[in-house]
Amino acid sequence: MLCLTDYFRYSFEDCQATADWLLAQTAVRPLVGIVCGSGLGGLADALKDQVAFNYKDIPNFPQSTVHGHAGRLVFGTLKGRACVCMQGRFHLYEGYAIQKITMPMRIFKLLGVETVMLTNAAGGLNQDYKVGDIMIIKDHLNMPGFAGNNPLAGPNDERQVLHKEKNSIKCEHEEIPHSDSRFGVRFPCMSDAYDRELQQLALDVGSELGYSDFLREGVYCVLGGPSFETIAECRMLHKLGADAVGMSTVHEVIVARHCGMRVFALSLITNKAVMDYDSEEKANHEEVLQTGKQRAVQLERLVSTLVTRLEHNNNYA
Ligand SMILES: O=P(O)(O)O[C@@H]1C[C@H](O)[C@@H](CO)O1
Ligand code: HPA
Repeated sequence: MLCLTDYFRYSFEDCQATADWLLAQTAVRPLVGIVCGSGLGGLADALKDQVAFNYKDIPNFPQSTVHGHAGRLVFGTLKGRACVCMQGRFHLYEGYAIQKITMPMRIFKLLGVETVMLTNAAGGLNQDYKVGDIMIIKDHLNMPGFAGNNPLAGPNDERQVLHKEKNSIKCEHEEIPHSDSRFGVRFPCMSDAYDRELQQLALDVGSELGYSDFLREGVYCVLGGPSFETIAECRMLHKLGADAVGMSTVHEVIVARHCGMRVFALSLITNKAVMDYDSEEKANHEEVLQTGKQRAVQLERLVSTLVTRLEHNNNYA
């Protein structure tokens, strides 16, 4: 019997067709996949030798509908390292099914990406945070997930993929190929969702670049949006342990981890979440985009330096 999520999901073959189409159009073979958050699309412009596709021209791809999300998939190199960059992402509040907004992560995987770097704009709940701070995400609270809206809900494609060269188990007389389900296991672990080595590397790189004063580590909480939070909601999320609140990223992280990619994620604190009934402040998208512009250079430098370090470290290559 078909369930509702079947109608929104992309099969392995759908994803493979999209990845094959892209691979046929470009010689770039990216090991790093980057997702640009609201107003942070400038990161994609930093790529050299670009081959770019509008989402509307890519078979099966959803379309960006939000101001500040250009809707282009850009292949190129960042300091010599082959990357693919989503200049614009998809959100639940655009009306897309959760399986649809996360489909690009599976395309990344099929393109050969091993490390995913995600950025987003977020409201600061932690009272020590300032607008313009960059938070390295160390963990998340998945609010839509608590209500059952998880991108992995629905049938898991259990057909086996045999990896003949990679991860094969060596026996005395023969080599047994390691097998995996198509994208990943039914019940993936999320306690190690955000790669700890990459978090440390980002702290080190941030310190070298002189960014320590505005570099933070914290917990990101995703909500469905598009309405911003009430004061009571912000207070509750803060009490629950969230340092920043936003409307994206977590679903992508879950799908990226499900298919075995390493994940690193950053939030730019674009506004302070309103926690006080006496406050005159009101969250708004224009402020989010404006803060993105103001911190664009540092964010770009942090990500591109990190990407370079991946290349130089055999653990990550
Ligand atoms: O794509 P991200 O998470 O960066 O976008 C945030 C959340 C909303 O889409 C928007 C609100 O201003 O920015
Ligand atoms: O305050 C916020 N709340 C939710 N999402 C956001 N994205 C940027 N700022 C915010």
